[in-house]
Amino acid sequence: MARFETIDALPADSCVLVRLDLNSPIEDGEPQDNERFARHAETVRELVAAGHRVVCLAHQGRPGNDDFTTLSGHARILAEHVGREVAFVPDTYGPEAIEAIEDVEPGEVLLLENVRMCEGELPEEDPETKADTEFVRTLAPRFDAYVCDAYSAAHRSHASLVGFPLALPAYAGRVMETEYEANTAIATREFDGRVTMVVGGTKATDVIDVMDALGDRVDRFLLGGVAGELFLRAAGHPVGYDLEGMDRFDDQWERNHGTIESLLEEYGDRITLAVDLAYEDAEGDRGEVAVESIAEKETAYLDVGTETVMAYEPVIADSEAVFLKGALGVFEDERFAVGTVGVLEAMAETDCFSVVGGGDTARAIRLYDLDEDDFSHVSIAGGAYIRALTGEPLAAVEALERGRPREE
Ligand SMILES: Nc1ncnc2c1ncn2[C@@H]1O[C@H](COP(=O)(O)OP(=O)(O)O)[C@@H](O)[C@H]1O
Ligand SMILES: O=C(OP(=O)(O)O)[C@H](O)COP(=O)(O)O
Repeated sequence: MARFETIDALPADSCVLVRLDLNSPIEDGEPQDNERFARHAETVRELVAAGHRVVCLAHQGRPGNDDFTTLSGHARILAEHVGREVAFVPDTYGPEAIEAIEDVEPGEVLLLENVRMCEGELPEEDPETKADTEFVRTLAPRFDAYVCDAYSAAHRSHASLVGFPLALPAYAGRVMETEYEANTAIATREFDGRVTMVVGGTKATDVIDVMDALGDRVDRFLLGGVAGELFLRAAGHPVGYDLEGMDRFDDQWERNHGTIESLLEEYGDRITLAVDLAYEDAEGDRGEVAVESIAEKETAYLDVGTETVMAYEPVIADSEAVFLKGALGVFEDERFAVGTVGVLEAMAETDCFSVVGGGDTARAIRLYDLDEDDFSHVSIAGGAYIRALTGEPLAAVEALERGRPREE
């Protein structure tokens, strides 16, 4: 159990500073609606219903990147999810922001400007340094309490995540609370039966980190995605072909093949690789090929094949706990969603403890009309999910524990 306090303990009629993670894909300059808004809206709604004054802080992108932009569009989307007005002020701790904060009435919501536009938020530093920034010293006295709901950014030691908990009584919001409980389970909980990890996605290092940290606690790793193809290559199969203009495989192979080969050797009896793969044939349809019959590296494979899904299903059905990290194929294209959807359906059908996470993977659940309630937990976190799975501490969670309000 976490050693932080939750919003259940928030004193009545508080003026609260709430850190959300609304970091979203940006298209044509506009944030795209996604699960993060829906989840955080639940925390905001609850705070509003309790009559608190709610001021939200969040980030978008990083300075220098294309997706670094204002949060005015985020306020509109958040308002739709909360079901009430969310005011926006294009300032974080200057006079305009302070005035807007002072105007917030009980039950009202205000979103401040992208916190990464404000000096002091970046870079990552220790909590004491962050608590001593002008940003935190200016804003904290305006509030009664700080609520951290930004689990998916909790691995960052930034001022809005680790500074405020030292300056104000700190509480976890509902997203923080539920993500923490579910994602920490594999690192801390003992399961009676088989623990299975389905690992895919695009980043070999995520898979390597998970295997390094959990190799002894996981009974079976089922592989797919780009990472799975890199393991197939280590097993001697000529797969992992980069389409022109793409650099998904060769670069990662160069940097990681030594580690992948030794993981395969060390945990080989626990690792199950795809037996067939899918590709786009000359007519633009889905074609499938047995891995054993691939003789040359000349085709880009975009999904695991049907035989592979059939081999993975009974392993999942027979597990006590299943954790999914990353997609098994390019599920955004329906032709190559068979692996990801097949595994998700197998997880949904069992009564086991099931957690889905990793960047974009949660999106597949909505895209293919699966029911989120059929899973124990669907994480909206990427990097923080991986760190939690591997037992690495999260800076913002540690800060929440330190900032827990004490009995007088
Ligand atoms: N064989 C593949 N080739 C190219 N992309 C793939 C392949 N398999 C999975 N992907 C991509 O991986 C992405 C899923 O990654 P995600 O679940 O966010 O994990 P990660 O954080 O590792 O990228 C999807 O967008 C999907 O299109
Ligand atoms: O989207 C996020 O992380 P994720 O891409 O690992 O899910 C968080 O908002 C952290 O953002 P950052 O990786 O720019 O610090």
